[in-house]
Amino acid sequence: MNDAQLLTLTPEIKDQLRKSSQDHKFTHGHALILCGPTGHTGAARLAARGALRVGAGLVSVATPHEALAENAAHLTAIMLTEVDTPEALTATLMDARITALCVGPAFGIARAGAFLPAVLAANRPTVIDADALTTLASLGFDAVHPACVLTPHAGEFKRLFPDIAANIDAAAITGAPHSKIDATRAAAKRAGCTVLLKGAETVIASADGRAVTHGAVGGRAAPWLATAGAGDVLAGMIAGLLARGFTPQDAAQTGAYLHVEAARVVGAGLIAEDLPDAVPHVFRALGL
Ligand SMILES: NC(=O)C1=CN([C@@H]2O[C@H](COP(=O)(O)OP(=O)(O)OC[C@H]3O[C@@H](n4cnc5c(N)ncnc54)[C@H](OP(=O)(O)O)[C@@H]3O)[C@@H](O)[C@H]2O)[C@@H](O)CC1
Ligand SMILES: Nc1ncnc2c1ncn2[C@@H]1O[C@H](COP(=O)(O)OP(=O)(O)O)[C@@H](O)[C@H]1O
Repeated sequence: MNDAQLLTLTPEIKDQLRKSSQDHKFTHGHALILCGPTGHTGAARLAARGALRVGAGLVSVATPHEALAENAAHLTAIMLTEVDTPEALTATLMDARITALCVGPAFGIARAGAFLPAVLAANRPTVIDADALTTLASLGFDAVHPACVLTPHAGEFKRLFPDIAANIDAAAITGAPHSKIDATRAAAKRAGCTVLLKGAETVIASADGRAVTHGAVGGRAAPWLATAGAGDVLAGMIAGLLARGFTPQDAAQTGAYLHVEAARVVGAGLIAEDLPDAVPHVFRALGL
């Protein structure tokens, strides 16, 4: 079943991206980005900058004590909060003004195993990416809730949904009708939440069967996105949009669209750090 819509930004989504002069920062939510240990903190900062640039009112990096100084040396507008244990995370999340989470970028697989139950128990809109996806592959989907967005690349998708991924490979050989869209839909249904399968063709599907496909090809090609950390920025952008109150499907779709547009603004020579800083140019071009 390949009746997925092609992704465009609707006038309603553009309106939702705007900020009004009546707003204050808490109107646009607070995204909390979980950070890994010393020496592995860059990915969380990339995500945090993505979240702030798409308009989250506040963004904090939740860092282990050992990485406080490392993070502080790099961050200014983005805030820091010390979180060493899952219990400390649960205590931090007593603040209901934290409206979205992002877990996974360079977080560490063992660390993700320890923290994921507390993350999911918070029942907050949450992007689950990178190492947290690898952990989810062994943890299973029981605790995953509908406000989650899973953002696997093809390798992570294979780890999470090996049987569904095998169907795509089989289709390539036998010509059976099982596309990337079918696969993402099946994955979203199984996980019970929104799934965004990354790539030059990105597919976003929800558990209710909605699916949208976004081709960064032809006139919208963005091959320089094939660079380390580009996915971490996307995870942060989606978390920022979730923090602002976008639904999981809309946050994933809008994040994917803005991510490719930001890459197209920068063009050849793009590195992941450039993506968040290109977002204001994209917003200007969109007339926001
Ligand atoms: N600046 C930073 O701090 C950065 C930190 N990072 C952090 O590093 C951690 C590891 O994340 P990761 O994604 O690099 O590695 P991993 O989870 O082992 O999977 C890779 C394997 O999967 C496969 N594969 C298949 N299709 C694929 C595809 N489309 N895209 C990619 N891979 C694909 C492929 O296997 P192959 O197909 O070659 O057999 C490949 O060997 C994670 O925490 C992440 O956040 C990075 O984000 C970089 C910037
Ligand atoms: N050739 C390409 N054309 C368009 N987008 C791409 C291409 N290669 C990668 N991307 C995008 O770049 C991002 C890479 O994410 P990921 O593989 O998770 O990298 P990382 O883990 O290094 O951040 C994804 O959003 C993916 O859709």
